[in-house]
Amino acid sequence: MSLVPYREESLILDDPTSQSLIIVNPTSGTLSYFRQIDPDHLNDRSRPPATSIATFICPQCGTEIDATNCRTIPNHSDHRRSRSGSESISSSSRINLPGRYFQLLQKQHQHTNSISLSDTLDHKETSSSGFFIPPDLFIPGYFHKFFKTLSLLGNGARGSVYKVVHKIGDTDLGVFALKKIPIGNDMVWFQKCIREVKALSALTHKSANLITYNHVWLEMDDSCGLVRTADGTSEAGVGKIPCLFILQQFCEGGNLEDCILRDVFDKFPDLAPIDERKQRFRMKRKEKMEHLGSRRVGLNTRQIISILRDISRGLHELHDIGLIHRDLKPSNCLLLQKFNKEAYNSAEDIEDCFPTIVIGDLGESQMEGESRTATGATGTLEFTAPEVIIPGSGGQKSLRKDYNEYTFSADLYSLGMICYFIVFAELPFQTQLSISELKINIKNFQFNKKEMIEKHKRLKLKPIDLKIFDIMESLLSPNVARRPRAKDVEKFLDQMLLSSTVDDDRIFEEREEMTEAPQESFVSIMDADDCIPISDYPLALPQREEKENEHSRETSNQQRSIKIMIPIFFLTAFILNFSESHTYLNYLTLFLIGFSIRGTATDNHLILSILGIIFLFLITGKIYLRPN
Ligand SMILES: Nc1ncnc2c1ncn2[C@@H]1O[C@H](COP(=O)(O)OP(=O)(O)OP(=O)(O)O)[C@@H](O)[C@H]1O
Repeated sequence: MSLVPYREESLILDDPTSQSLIIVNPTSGTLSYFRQIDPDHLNDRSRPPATSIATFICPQCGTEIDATNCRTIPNHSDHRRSRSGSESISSSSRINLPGRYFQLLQKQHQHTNSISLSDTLDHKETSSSGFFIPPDLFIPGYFHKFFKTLSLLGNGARGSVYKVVHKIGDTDLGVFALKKIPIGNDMVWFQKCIREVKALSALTHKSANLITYNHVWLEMDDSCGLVRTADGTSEAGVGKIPCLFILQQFCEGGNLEDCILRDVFDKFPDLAPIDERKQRFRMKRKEKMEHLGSRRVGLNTRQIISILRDISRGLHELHDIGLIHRDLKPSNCLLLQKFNKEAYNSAEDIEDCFPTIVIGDLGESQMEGESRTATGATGTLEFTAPEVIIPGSGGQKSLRKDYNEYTFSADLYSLGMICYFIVFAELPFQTQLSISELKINIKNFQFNKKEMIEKHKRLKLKPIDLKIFDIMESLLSPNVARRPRAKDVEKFLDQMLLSSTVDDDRIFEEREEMTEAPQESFVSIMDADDCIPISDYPLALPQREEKENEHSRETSNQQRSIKIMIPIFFLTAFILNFSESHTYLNYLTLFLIGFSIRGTATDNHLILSILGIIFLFLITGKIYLRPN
């Protein structure tokens, strides 16, 4: 038995023989009992080894003991953030609630409800309302008993997302995002909405780049979201209908679309909250004073790589379990921490240059090989791969199967479009197009790398590694077979990160100022001995690029030599024609000139040309200086 001081002046009594411990809190006079969990059940990578104190859980509700005295064991993302030092740890992980926690809470609540008279009345109300959903699937009062709404985070096509705090009595236990989807009496709609939860339940471990789902339940609630009166109080009783509640990890940094437009490119400054506008104004004034007024906007190379790598990791995990996301777009990519421009731009550590991104909203996802429903519904058009777009305006249904099934490659195309968006803060399509025009534009879209590099320079964005354009080109290829797999993109980006340094941005800037093929030296960096050869990746774009450069260099050299050689050739033929002596010198000259014309673009062929000209002079000298 050991005695260890714990937080708030409490003590831990540890008994290794019974694999249990008791926390004694003399101030509140409470005793809490924890039992050690079976090490075989530790399939969660984020958990510490079985000997750690964090492997003790409450046998009743499954809550883990707080191992680090107010802090839980940091997972991948917390770890990244703590090094940047910019934010405190995520609110939802303040208490490490295990997967079963909310289910146990729900069971407990249902049990209490069944013996509570008022709640029974509620229950009757539900069952008498004639909805198709069996009444025992509803958990009346669960939301209002255990959650408090803090704000509306956003509205999607299916429902609204709220920032909520989970509370028991007066104790706040963490902040979560809660998606509320009105179901009404529509069974098909219900089945569709529940897909999101089913999809994520296929994941057996906690993923660093996929949103974590905590709980899902059905409850009667207001159909029209959070309604507030002028004095800020909630308006009740707008008509209750069955709603699906999906509780998930709260992502403090919001979505990638807003972050890129608002925080990175300073677009729509008028929509920003007043405090933010004031701060921006102060920053701009400071920049002006420091003569930094013309500072370039956009993300730097490491930030772009960090974003793409997080998304491709998430995709890789989804694809590994056979799931196709189908609606990958910036507003479905969520930032675990707020993007603080100054702090992240100046981060020395590569891992700290952008907040961790998780992929959310699996509402459109499907299993690979599963037939898509032929309703014409796709994800968001601009991010949809051309091969899965159903022609037409989307209104009429065709009897003919004029669409392709979704594949993993369709998700990779969406990743390419996300890459385009984070680089340029816009999409390659005009904004005012009708649906059918947009579909045509998407089908005809061809990524032209050269034009995009020009565009990037013209917009005076922060210099970036030109390999980013190679990645975009292959991901946005209309040819499905040419698109790399998520795993390949992840590997390739890992490699790029390994070989990139903080100084790279300066190097790219200098290179951009030089007009001559700037990417060549980067290719040589990637080909260095300590790197994995690019040929190991299916995304071996730089090699192809190098070959193309070599080929064009060769062609232009040949053209130049032909231009020089043609007049010399005619001159030789003319002289030979009038020469009476057909010496070996004449023939040697012809041979050398001919050889240099058909020769490859090497320095040797220049030497041969010069030799040819010398011989030519010798012959002419021989002819004209010949004694009669
Ligand atoms: N877990 C979360 N944490 C923080 N904010 C979130 C979370 N989930 C969603 N949001 C915010 O709520 C918004 C709406 O999310 P939702 O998934 O319902 O719709 P969407 O993806 O924006 O649109 P659509 O439904 O058309 O695909 C998001 O854009 C995001 O800003």
